[in-house]
Amino acid sequence: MSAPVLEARGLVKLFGRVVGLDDVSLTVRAGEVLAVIGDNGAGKSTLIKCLSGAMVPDRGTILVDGEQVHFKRPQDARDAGIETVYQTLAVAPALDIASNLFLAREIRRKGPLGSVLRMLDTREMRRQAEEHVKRLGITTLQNIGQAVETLSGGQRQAVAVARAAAFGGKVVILDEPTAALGVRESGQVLRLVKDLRDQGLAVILISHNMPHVFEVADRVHIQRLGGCAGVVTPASHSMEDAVAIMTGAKTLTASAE
Ligand SMILES: Nc1ncnc2c1ncn2[C@@H]1O[C@H](COP(=O)(O)OP(=O)(O)OP(=O)(O)O)[C@@H](O)[C@H]1O
Repeated sequence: MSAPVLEARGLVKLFGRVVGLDDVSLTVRAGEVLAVIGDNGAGKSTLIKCLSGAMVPDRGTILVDGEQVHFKRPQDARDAGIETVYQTLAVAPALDIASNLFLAREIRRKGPLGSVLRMLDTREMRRQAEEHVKRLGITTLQNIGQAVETLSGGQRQAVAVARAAAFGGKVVILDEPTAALGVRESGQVLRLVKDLRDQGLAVILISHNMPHVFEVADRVHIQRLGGCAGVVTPASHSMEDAVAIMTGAKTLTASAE
């Protein structure tokens, strides 16, 4: 088995007297989908905020490729190759797909007469965006020049995911990517999650949707009351087992860590 690309050891996060995370450890490898499930308030958001640099844990360590890191802000995690797609997709509606993929990373060329004002190289960005979308196998984005506000929910999700996977990312964290989508669009997003995995990315998928989790996850990390109640695989446990562990109706003896 390959070494984890991202690892958390003993993360603790307290909010006054409320325990957000209680000694939580997690590993995810390249070419693997790790789902994180748990009831409301179980600590899923707190966990991904710590992994994505949006929150600093009170205790515990985070390692990327075996090296300890200290994320103080989201950019630190991005610089380490960890991209997070939140439910509130950070897309610019008025811009087209290509511009969204290159948001804050625009390609510029020299202006006329060697002017210091460097112009956006729209043609090059569109070319690269098209190539990238094709490489990821996203068939739902046909016209790279289409404004994002005219896209469906599933297509927008695909743009946000493509952006996360675009710039040398090693780990993509997806927060409830199918929550607002219909059956067909959810299917397309789940297909994309599998494609990212098959291309060697490590994917962390936070979801309340058990059928979606069991369709794509290689392992399932179960959060309960701030702690980790265990890690199962779809091969070793049924959806009903996972829910029973999540709610405390059942306890797990051997973890698929
Ligand atoms: N900023 C905060 N201030 C105080 N308490 C917080 C804060 N953020 C989270 N908590 C608490 O920490 C615990 C874990 O919350 P968290 O949002 O991580 O859970 P979750 O599993 O993501 O829940 P949900 O599925 O409802 O989004 C909860 O008890 C929550 O009330």
